[in-house]
Amino acid sequence: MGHWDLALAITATGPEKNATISIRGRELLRAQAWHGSMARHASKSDGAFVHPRVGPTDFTTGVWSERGHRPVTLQGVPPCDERDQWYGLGFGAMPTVTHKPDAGGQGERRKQPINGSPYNYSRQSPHRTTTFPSCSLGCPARQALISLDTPDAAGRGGYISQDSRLKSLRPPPLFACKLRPTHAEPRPDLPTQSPHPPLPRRSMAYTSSLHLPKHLLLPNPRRTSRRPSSVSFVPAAAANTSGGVNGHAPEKPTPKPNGKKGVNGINGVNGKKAANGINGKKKGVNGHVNGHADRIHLSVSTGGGQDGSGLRVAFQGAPGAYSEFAAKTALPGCDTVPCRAFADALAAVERGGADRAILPVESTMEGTALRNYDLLLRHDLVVVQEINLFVHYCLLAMPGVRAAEVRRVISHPMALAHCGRALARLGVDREPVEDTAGAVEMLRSNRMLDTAAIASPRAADLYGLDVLAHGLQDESWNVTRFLLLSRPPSPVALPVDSDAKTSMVVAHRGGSMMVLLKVLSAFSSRNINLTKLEVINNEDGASAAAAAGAGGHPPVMILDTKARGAPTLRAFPHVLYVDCEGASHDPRVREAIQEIEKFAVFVRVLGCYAADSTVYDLQ
Ligand SMILES: O=C(O)C(=O)Cc1ccccc1
Repeated sequence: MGHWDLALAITATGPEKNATISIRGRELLRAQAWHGSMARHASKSDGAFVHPRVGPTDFTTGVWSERGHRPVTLQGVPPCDERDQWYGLGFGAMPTVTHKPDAGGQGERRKQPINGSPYNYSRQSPHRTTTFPSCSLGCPARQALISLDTPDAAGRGGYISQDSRLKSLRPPPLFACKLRPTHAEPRPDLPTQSPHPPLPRRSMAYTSSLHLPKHLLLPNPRRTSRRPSSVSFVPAAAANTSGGVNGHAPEKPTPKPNGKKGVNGINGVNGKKAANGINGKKKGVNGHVNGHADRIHLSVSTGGGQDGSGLRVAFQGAPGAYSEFAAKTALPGCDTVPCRAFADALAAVERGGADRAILPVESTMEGTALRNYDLLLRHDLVVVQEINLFVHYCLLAMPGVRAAEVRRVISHPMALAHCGRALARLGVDREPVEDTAGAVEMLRSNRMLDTAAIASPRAADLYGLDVLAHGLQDESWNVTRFLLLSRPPSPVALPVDSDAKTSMVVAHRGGSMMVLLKVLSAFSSRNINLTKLEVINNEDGASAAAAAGAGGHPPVMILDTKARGAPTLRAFPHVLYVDCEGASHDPRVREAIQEIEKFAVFVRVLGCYAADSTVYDLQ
């Protein structure tokens, strides 16, 4: 077996059988996966060290060699009790370095704290090793961790790993390290030609914001039984009723009910907080949720009130779209402005037609929404808030239409993708339209009787459609992360010591794993966690057109907002999307960025905002 340059281990804590992981880029050529019981492992090395080379006697080992960026799928991992089963995955530029027979042996391992954490152990190694702790794999049921292993002259390298179970006092980042399908190219399961008459073009005549009837704004809290224990999960109604939410109003920390933490050391959620909650329970919003003891007090200086009143938030879609709910969750008092396309929403903010835009950028089921991320990079806007929304899909049809009569289903491409298996079972055609609520509105205004739409239960109420099926998504845990964007300078002021995140994009020359290693090292050496890392290696600009035809990707276009003269759009084939913990003006983060700037071609900080791992539920 050879030597891995970069290893990633994922602790699987959920009951799902398969994990699909893909990586875009040519530098990461091979993946190896293994899985085994953490309990069994623990008896060998106290549970804090995971090493694939311990050998097949200890672990069920499978190797998947993939070239290109096809997904690596771990099949048939048996269902497991919470926190018992783990997967490991290594990516590496193989096989330049050969592995000495005993290089990874147990005998060479030595407990050695890394980065001051008692939970990191490293095999003694003459070369510099770097730990990049605790990332998650787009799904809160799976916490991931990355270890770096820089080869020494003799070609030996040791894995460092960290058991993310032990990092229990903070919530695991929800969306990180997106080694998931990205679908920059058209998905094969979405038809290119429809046997149905073309869908009517929808006119965007909506002028007003979300004015839902009261009963729609006060949904029942979700059942809690299937929720992963490591994230807080808050019905949006709580957000809507709490007055100051999401850090937009000062809130006094409230002691936990019995002084105990929940599973994973995370504070109890779902109603164990301060007053004003629903169902007679206490409010679970932003008090001490997920171990975020003090909410950050954001000061909004663009004329908006504490709850966003007076602010116009542009979103893509018709009233009732998920994005609109996300906007209302972020800023309950805002006025929402429907736009035909995400690009229109962003342009509206740039031109002053709106104060904020809301953009879905990733989901637990699909990973990064690259098109939207690309949009973000093309505009001179800053990220000011993140919002995680649980997305529950329903199949909606005109009143009286039965499921058996449905021949075609229309919705936002992301919704169609998230419900792929259910739609295949139904044997219906799928057609993407601009947004979920727009699909519903289209059904109603055109009285389509052979077509159903995938949208939220609220959209059904709003437009008076029947719900044929609930929970259509292929995975029960389906969370979308939205970013709230503003014109620079950021209207949000964060204290240095606040629970913040900084998002950035790093462009580099490519051709080697070293840049990735150096970027990780810049953060790791300062004890800064990353909550997202996406590696994009696209074709160079000159061959972009040809490459696109051959399944390649055009370079990433990034607006250089600091270019001399005027902001300039620049093309970069090799890009990293990075979110780190900490405020951009935190000296550690600032130094890490300065270090990266020394070897990167280009770095742009996209924004600094309050870290919020709360998952809001709109059902
Ligand atoms: O179409 C919508 O309603 C949107 O807001 C976009 C979207 C679609 C699916 C999940 C999350 C956001």
